[in-house]
Parts: sequence; structure tokens; C-alpha cells
Amino acid sequence: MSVLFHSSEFLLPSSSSFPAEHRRSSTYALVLLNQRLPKFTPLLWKHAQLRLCADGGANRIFDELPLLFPHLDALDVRNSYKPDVISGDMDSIRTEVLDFYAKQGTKIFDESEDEDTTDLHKCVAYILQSMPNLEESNLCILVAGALGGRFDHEIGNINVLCRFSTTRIILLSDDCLVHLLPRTHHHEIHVDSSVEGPHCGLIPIGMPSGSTTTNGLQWDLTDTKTKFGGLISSSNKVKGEKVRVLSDTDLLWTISLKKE
Ligand SMILES: Nc1ncnc2c1ncn2[C@@H]1O[C@H](COP(=O)(O)OP(=O)(O)OP(=O)(O)O)[C@@H](O)[C@H]1O
Ligand SMILES: Cc1ncc(C[n+]2csc(CCO)c2C)c(N)n1
Repeated sequence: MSVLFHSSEFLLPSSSSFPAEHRRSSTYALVLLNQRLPKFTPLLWKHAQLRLCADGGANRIFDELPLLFPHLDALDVRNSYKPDVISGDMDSIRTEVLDFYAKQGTKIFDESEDEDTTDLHKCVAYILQSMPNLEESNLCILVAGALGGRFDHEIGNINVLCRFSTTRIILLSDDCLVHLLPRTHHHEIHVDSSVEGPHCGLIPIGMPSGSTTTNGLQWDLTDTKTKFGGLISSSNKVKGEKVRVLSDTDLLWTISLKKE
């Protein structure tokens, strides 16, 4: 079984500030949801090659990005942060916002006929079909504003991780990040204590795990059974720079993010 490496280098200003042995050649796509934008959104934007807004996420960049740059003119900020795509059922985006970005050349996909999948699902599906030649392990989709807020949305966002379990997708808020650790691999997570930790969790999602083994946590698991309604690893802590995880079921990994 091969090892999948994970790191949060997208939270650092440039990959050169990241130890060479942990650097990955990721292609990032960024999806902005309809929640208060995390403060590090401009950094994610800079790292991303493709930027999408899910429906009302476009209102957030229109309204909130200028607030992150109070010394700059709001229109200048909007002109320099133009999303490549706006996709979704278009029931939350305001008309003035749609018109503004449509005039700037943003591609608009109205997918209101599909009422069974979320706007985030639609954005992930778009990214996968627009980058067909990219090796899946090199693509990493960053989702800003995915956690906190309405619980049905939050769970819907986690369900997208499960529906696209072979794609690297990282849900982000100002407080933490969440991603899936598929059972098909060993996992080695590089923890950069300048931006993340120490609080973390490992949560069996969808089904109980018959055996989970970890290394590098304050409360390590050793061939341990975990399940909802039984033991799950919440309020755990990372001890150092490296966490290893092996499990017979997919797990959610979550780690706290540091406030500047
Ligand atoms: N409060 C929230 N918490 C977490 N994610 C959210 C929240 N609000 C929106 N999102 C995410 O942003 C996406 C776009 O939001 P938007 O409000 O445009 O969706 P929507 O389909 O109009 O939602 P609904 O009709 O259920 O209110 C959603 O699909 C969801 O992934
Ligand atoms: C069982 C079931 N529950 C809820 C919805 C509604 N729904 C789910 S995703 C979505 C699109 C939101 O942008 C909508 C309206 C459904 N279709 N099926």
C-alpha cells in the first residue's frame, strides 16, 4: 500500500518557505462558498490556477474582499479578483454581482435544473471535467467557507468529500481544515506548527472502522475500532511535525488553524 503525503503548504506565502522534502507539485483549484470569507482567502487565490464561486460565493468576494484591503479602492480590488467561473443554481447571487463578473469575462453556468446536488458538488464536477489531463493526485481543491454556519450545508460539504473520495478536496474555515484520508493508502501528514495544530480529530465517516492505527498524536490509536455512537478521536493533539494514519475505512482528518 503506497503512502499519500498531506501538507498545508497552501497556507504559507510561498512554497519556498516550506521544507523541500515536504513540498508537493500540486495544482490548486479554489472554490469560494457563500459564507464569510476566511482571512487567508487572498493567499489561497494566489496559489490557485482555477478560481470558482459557488452561486452566492460570488457575493462574498464582491462584498468582502474589498474589506480585507481597506486601504485600496473597492473597485480596484474587485477588478483584480475576478473568478474564472461562477456555477450553481443561481438563487443566491445578486443580479448586480452576476452582471459585474459576466462583463469581466467570468464563465457563468446556471445549473438550476439540477436540484439534487449542491453548488459545491457542481463546482467540483466542473473542475474535474475542465482539467481532464491532470494526474488526480496532483490536483488539490481548496474550499473556502465550508465549515461553521448552517449544519445542513456543512454536512453537505462533507458529503462532497465522500462522493469524490479519490479527489483531494480540503474544506476550510478560519478555524480549521477537514479532508478525507481514503482507506486505500497509508497517510503521512506534515504539520506546520506556524499555521496549524495542535488540536485535531480523526472521525470514521459513513461506517465504523475495524482497525485504525496512528503515530504522532497525544492519544494514538493502535489497531483500534472507532465508530459514531462509540469511540471517535475528537479533542486529540498533534505532538510534532509528522502524523501517520492507517485505517480499514475512510476517515475524516481535521486540524485547527492558528489565528495570526
Ligand atoms: N452556512 C453555510 N455553511 C456552510 N456552507 C455553506 C453555508 N452557506 C452556503 N454554503 C455553501 O455555499 C454553497 C453556495 O451557497 P448558496 O447560499 O448560494 O447555496 P443555495 O443552494 O442557495 O443554498 P440554500 O438554497 O440551501 O439556502 C452551498 O452549496 C454550500 O456548499
Ligand atoms: C432528498 C432531497 N432532499 C433535499 C433536496 C434539495 N436539494 C438538495 S441539493 C439542492 C440544490 C441546492 O443548491 C437542493 C434544492 C433534494 N433534491 N432531495
